[in-house]
Amino acid sequence: MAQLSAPVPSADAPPVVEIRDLATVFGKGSDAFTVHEHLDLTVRRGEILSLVGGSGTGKTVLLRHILGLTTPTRGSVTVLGRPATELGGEGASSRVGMLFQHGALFSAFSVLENIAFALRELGTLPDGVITDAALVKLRMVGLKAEHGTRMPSDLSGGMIKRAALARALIMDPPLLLLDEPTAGLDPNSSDEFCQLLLELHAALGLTVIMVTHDLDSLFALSTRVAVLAERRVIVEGTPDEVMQFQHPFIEQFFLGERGRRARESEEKA
Ligand SMILES: Nc1ncnc2c1ncn2[C@@H]1O[C@H](COP(=O)(O)OP(=O)(O)OP(=O)(O)O)[C@@H](O)[C@H]1O
Repeated sequence: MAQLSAPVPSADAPPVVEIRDLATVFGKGSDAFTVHEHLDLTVRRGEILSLVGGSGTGKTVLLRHILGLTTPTRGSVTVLGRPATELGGEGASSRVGMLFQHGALFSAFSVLENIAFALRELGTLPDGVITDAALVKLRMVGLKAEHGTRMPSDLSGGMIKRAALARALIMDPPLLLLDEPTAGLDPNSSDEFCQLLLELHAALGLTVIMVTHDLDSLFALSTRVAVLAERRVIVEGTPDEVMQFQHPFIEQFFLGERGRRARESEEKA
């Protein structure tokens, strides 16, 4: 299979996500715990931005802010020019698709019912149209119609990720959030899933933000990397630019043995 790579969008592509002077504080008084402070980040149309950082640096909380599930203590998070908190409820999945770390499919629903879920929730479309739309998305992620009738427990890890991706894309959102997209996949399935993400990114003109600890997928997918440490984005740039930045987390993350292997396989591709 030909290895694609995502083209880096121009610096003046319109912003899809804008985060300004964000602060997130949990708890109150002597229990107050600051996760983000003076955090700024802009993600432009067509980017695949990898968000990396040590455990507990607030990557998942940041995704939840972008999804509009949580309200920042201070500062602003806008998605497509509107406050992210306005995304909540109806219509949210037509603007932002979310792929959760373990797929998070509903175990009592078939694969096709899972994919169709947000469309059915709208309550405005006939059953036949909903099923056809879900089948289109099923094929788009490389699954066959026969997989649609299966229950999630009957799928392999790679198939679950694909089904969850189809569900995230059912409303054709321009922005896709991925939480550890390749976690739990073997190296082959992980490579295939990255390839699929690159193809869909190009075909659908998606903007993608992903949280990852996996250097192989980071190098395979990212047009840009943002590093969270010390409660803010300490550096952002291409993977090569970020790797030059002096910081203990970056050294350990990129320059360890895993980093060396990921860079070597990227150079060979
Ligand atoms: N609702 C909440 N109430 C209180 N503290 C919270 C809440 N949500 C997250 N936190 C805390 O905020 C910090 C950041 O959590 P978050 O899950 O965003 O980290 P992360 O960077 O995604 O970490 P990991 O890489 O380990 O998944 C953690 O210390 C977590 O315990």
